[in-house]
Amino acid sequence: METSSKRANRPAESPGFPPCEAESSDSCLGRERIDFPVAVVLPAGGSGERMGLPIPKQFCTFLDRPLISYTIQAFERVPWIENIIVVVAAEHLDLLKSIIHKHCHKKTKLVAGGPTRHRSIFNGLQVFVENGCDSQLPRPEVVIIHDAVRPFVEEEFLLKIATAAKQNGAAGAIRPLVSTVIATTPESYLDHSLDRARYRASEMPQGFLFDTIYQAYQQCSDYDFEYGTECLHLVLQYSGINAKLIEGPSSLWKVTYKRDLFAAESIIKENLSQKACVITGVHEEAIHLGHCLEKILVAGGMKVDIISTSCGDDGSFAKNVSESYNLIHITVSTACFPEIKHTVETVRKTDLPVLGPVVLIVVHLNLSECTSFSKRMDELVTIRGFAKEAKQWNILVYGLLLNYTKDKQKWNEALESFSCVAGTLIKDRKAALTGQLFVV
Ligand SMILES: Nc1ccn([C@@H]2O[C@H](COP(=O)(O)OP(=O)(O)OP(=O)(O)O)[C@@H](O)[C@H]2O)c(=O)n1
Ligand SMILES: O=P(O)(O)OC[C@@H](O)[C@@H](O)[C@@H](O)CO
Repeated sequence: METSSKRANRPAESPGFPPCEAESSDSCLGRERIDFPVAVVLPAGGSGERMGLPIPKQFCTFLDRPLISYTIQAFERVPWIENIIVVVAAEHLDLLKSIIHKHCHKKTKLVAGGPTRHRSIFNGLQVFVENGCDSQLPRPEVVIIHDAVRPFVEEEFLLKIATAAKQNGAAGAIRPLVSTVIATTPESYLDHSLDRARYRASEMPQGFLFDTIYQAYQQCSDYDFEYGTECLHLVLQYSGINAKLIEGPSSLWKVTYKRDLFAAESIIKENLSQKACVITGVHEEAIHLGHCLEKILVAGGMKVDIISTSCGDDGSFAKNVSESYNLIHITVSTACFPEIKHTVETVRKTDLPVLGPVVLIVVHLNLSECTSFSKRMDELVTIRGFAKEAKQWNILVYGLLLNYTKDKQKWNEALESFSCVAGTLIKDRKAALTGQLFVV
């Protein structure tokens, strides 16, 4: 099934990884160096037995998004990858179609998998071979094969694998072994141990000249199909190609056990929390607060953009908003909702909420000593209804009341507490706390 994104311009940023600095339509890493067609096959037809959950691990969700969607997004954001073949069990084809639709994935084609990983991969490759049907995809020169349960893959490493596959016929990712490999006797005694320095763990992605891997699969034995786990072995055995091995980053690991789900979720949250955009409006005190907040957040490791207006010049405002999953909108008037609504509408026009929940912290800087607390609370608690509406667009809105004081020490303490609350809301992205008003 062909799908296309509802929105043409997907932001470069991905929850899997922040954009590489130079990433844009014409200066991407690979544009200058990949001048041959590349496609991807994502085997996702397994049942995830070792995960021990009722649903296959590739459909487990983080922040309301399935694991497989993060992997697809990691590839679709790479401009020199033309087609992404996702191979799932026949009974999950409809589920995957709904995921692709909900998250506006593009460049994808779905194929039914097989009873083993190798059979699933071969089914994926056959999509490119003449079968006379009108939805024939052009045969790539290089095909990347990547387990769908390895969501953290970056363009830079994909470029290395694709280039090495083009030059050598095959290339694969490797990582140092964490544990020593030993051979056991039939009675489960130690037979011998391998010299760990001489061995590596074979990971994904792997890349191949399409004809090389396809011909290997055409020749491989039923035993290989049933019990094999290594595509690099197939091309060595059946095509005589020695794959080039490239050490990859530790983020290439495969989600296999339940602990891997927790690790993947915390990495996704961390990647979403790296950058914030502070919107101050034009009031002097709000601008000053914005710069104080910027200092504290930057000291805590975040990148921070500050923009002074949320209305008026929509061009730069929209650009800054579309580059961050975390917005801190500072207001000094309780009648600030037209501004806040404008911020939410601007976020909605981007693809960010499709890829991950966007956090919007509405900060009310209370400068007046005289307004009664109850009046202020009435005005501010209206955030609850507003947040409920925004949540349906995957925008998590929180309220934060900050009372200004001339007492320097108390003000600094309030600022520290404010940035701690804002940092926690950004890091945890708890949907259950949306619409709440935090008083600092
Ligand atoms: N018949 C199969 C079996 C596995 N895979 C895919 O191959 C990748 C790596 O396999 P693995 O981690 O073993 O996944 P499962 O087979 O689902 O896990 P388990 O062995 O725990 O059942 C996964 O993306 C998995 O969905 C596949 O496409 N078709
Ligand atoms: O063996 P499993 O089916 O768990 O996963 C497949 C892995 O073996 C494979 O991804 C790498 O070893 C590289 O071939």
